[in-house]
Amino acid sequence: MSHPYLPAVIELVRAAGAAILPYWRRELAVQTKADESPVTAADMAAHRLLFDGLTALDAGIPVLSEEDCALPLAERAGWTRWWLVDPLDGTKEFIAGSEEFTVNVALIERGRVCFGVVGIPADGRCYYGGAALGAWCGEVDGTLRPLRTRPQPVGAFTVVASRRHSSPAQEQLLERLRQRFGELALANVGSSLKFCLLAEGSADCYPRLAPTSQWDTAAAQGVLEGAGGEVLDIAGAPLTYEAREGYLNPSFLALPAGADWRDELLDMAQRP
Ligand SMILES: Nc1ncnc2c1ncn2[C@@H]1O[C@H](COP(=O)(O)O)[C@@H](OP(=O)(O)O)[C@H]1O
Ligand SMILES: [Mg+2]
Repeated sequence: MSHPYLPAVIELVRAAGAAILPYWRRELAVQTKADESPVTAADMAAHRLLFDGLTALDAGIPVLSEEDCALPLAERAGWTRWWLVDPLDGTKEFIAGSEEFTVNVALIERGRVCFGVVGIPADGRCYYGGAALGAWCGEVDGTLRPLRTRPQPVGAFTVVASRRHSSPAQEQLLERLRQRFGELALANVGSSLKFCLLAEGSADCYPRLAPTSQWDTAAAQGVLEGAGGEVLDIAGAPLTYEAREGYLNPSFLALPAGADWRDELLDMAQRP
């Protein structure tokens, strides 16, 4: 199954990646935004390309991008269908010259991710998917690899986590996971790539008990849901994308749907 807009969005995400690459590993001016996070000309180039391309694709679907998010709640509250865009996720990794940065576009319908596309400019791959669609990785040679989460750990229980952002609650959860599963394989990876590793069955869990915004997670959530995974808040409810004041997500746990350790994980995350 596909979605009529999916092929065009994949092309736009690839084009945004191509617009970013000339800035990568070059001398780059870095501005600091009001929330203290960095932004560069690469973020803005990708933002403009995606904004223009998505608007041209369907002028009736509004675009919310990390780089153009000063839209009043009263206006957003009326949206039932909208694009949620992070033109360059992992900006700190990008500035540091790492390969771990992504281009993210999700189509949101009534608070749920319809589909998401996550491009990896540094190596040319593109992950995409949605709960009702399935999920694939478009490889550099043009082949399509279907994605599937793994319901059980293979060897050590593998946790993916940010390189730069954690919290005492996050560290405590990792300790509880060690007590339950033994020594963990811990993969620190920047950006929404963490969800992609889970979607392709290379990891078991992505716990995020530290802040993210809606644009950091939506596209990759689509990929993960298409691959048989889920993203839950720590009360066990699916992470949703209704309009709200500000754009912060609650803490969340990304995991394979139906994992038999799901309730134990929720209990570990809820316990003080
Ligand atoms: N205090 C905070 N509040 C909101 N979002 C935060 C944050 N600290 C980090 N993030 C988000 O975490 C993202 C990086 O994720 P990770 O740490 O997993 O690599 C950043 O994305 P950008 O690079 O798009 O700004 C940023 O949006
Ligand atoms: Mg981001």
